[in-house]
Amino acid sequence: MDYKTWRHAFKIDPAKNISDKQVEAIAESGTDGVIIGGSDGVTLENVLDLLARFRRFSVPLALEVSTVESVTPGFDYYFIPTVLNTTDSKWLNGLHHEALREYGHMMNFDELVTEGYCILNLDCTAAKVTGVDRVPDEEDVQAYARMAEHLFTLPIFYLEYSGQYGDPQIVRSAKELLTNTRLFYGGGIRSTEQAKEMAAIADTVVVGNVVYDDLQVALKTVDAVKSVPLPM
Ligand SMILES: CC(C)=CCC/C(C)=C/CC/C(C)=C/CC/C(C)=C/CC/C(C)=C/CC/C(C)=C/CC/C(C)=C/COP(=O)(O)OP(=O)(O)O
Ligand SMILES: O=P(O)(O)OC[C@@H](O)CO
Ligand SMILES: [Mg+2]
Repeated sequence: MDYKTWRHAFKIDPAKNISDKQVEAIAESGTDGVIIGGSDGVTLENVLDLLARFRRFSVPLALEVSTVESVTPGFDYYFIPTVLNTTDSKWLNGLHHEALREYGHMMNFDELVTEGYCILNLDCTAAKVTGVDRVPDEEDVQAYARMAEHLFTLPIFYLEYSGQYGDPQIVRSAKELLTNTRLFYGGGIRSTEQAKEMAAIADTVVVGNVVYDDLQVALKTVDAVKSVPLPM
């Protein structure tokens, strides 16, 4: 299934342990896609391990690239984050430039999908890694949404609250400005009510950490998200 139609996705962290039973439950949950990615501790070895274990199932798989060294063939998509609200150009275009210099000649650009990240939780690993030290306000978020859609024509604008449930009003004000760019929401979903609330606003709802803390709740978010009509 094309990532542009995904309503629900699980994000699975290569740096965390997961059993075969849990992998099966996630892959067979009815989710639209599984994103393999994390902001630290990602290695080729732990990515290959998850790729092999999820590839036994038909669920679409995306590798969200956080280090070039951990990229391997075999995924349906390669999601490439660029952090729009960092002040350190390394995370905006620096690592990307290095990767393209080295491997650009052998990349299949049809498989790459760039995600414009806007990080809103300063306590999450992604914020610490990329030096995001100021929470963007609503007007900042709107500016980044316009940047994603109109300046950079990015396929995905990702509001990243990782570990913290977001502010629906902020998510809504970004969504209202997007037409061609898809809005991914991720962060702190720990109930079907929260999953439904964000599904009514964002195109795609990403569920991560609760998989490790309470798999049964995580699995219930799939139907919760899909029961909500696609936002206009
Ligand atoms: C074989 C084949 C297909 C070849 C393709 C060739 C190739 C090398 C392609 C790569 C192309 C390319 C341009 C790569 C750029 C590489 C790169 C390193 C970009 C930087 C990515 C980036 C900005 C990372 C920063 C952190 C970040 C935003 C990560 C996203 C994931 C995320 C936020 C996870 C959630 O974090 P988590 O760890 O779960 O957080 P908690 O622990 O707090 O929960
Ligand atoms: O882990 P949680 O808080 O669910 O966030 C999901 C995802 O956006 C992380 O990148
Ligand atoms: Mg996580």
